[in-house]
Amino acid sequence: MSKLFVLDHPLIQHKLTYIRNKNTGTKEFRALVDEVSTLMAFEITRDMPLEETTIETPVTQATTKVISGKKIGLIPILRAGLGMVDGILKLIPAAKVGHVGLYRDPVTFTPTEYYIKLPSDIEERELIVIDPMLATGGSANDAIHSLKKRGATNIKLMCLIAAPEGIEVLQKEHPDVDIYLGALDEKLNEKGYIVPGLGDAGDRLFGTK
Ligand SMILES: O=P(O)(O)OC[C@H]1O[C@H](OP(=O)(O)OP(=O)(O)O)[C@H](O)[C@@H]1O
Ligand SMILES: O=c1cc[nH]c(=O)[nH]1
Ligand SMILES: [Mg+2]
Repeated sequence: MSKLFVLDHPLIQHKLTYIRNKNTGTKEFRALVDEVSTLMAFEITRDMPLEETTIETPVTQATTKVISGKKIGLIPILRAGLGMVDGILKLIPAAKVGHVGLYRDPVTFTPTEYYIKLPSDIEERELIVIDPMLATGGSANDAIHSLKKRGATNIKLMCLIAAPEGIEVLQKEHPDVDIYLGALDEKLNEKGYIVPGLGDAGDRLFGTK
């Protein structure tokens, strides 16, 4: 069974409240998603391996630590996942970025893949799939199947908000993929929106409504 982490750092929770608020406009929404993504990246990288190195400080020689060459790949699910990329790259600037384009049918909630472009060496990378919303789980499930089909073996999923329905699908289909959330909400409504959620993440990020 995969592990589920709800990142309950006060700054993440505080900023999520403003992200959820329907009166928060596009400019502020985008900035807040960016900030929360940076904070979540800080938490998600806690288990990165370190190795020792020897350097000269102005005072003496010292043996200190550096991250031991782990290769990261960020995989935003288009469109809304794009809003989280820059915030994560602030902390992991050398990460490569692959894109999976999926849209969800508004009636059946079935996802359709319309684009995929990945770094050539995904099998060697730790991949972080990013999407603000995990609702029915259909989109993240398909994206992760697509990555595995192309050789990915080491995958984490990072979402701002999830519904229990989506978590259940992901844990059943991908027990090897740990999930990192800003919040685990109550349920889905009849339109497949997360309750209380934040509405349509893509529309709010890009001002398309
Ligand atoms: O868990 P699910 O039920 O699959 O729903 C979640 C998906 O829905 C949204 O994308 P949407 O289809 O609205 O596309 P967009 O990002 O282009 O707006 C969201 O960004 C997720 O990708
Ligand atoms: O609540 C939801 C569910 C799916 N996609 C969104 O953008 N929001
Ligand atoms: Mg959308």
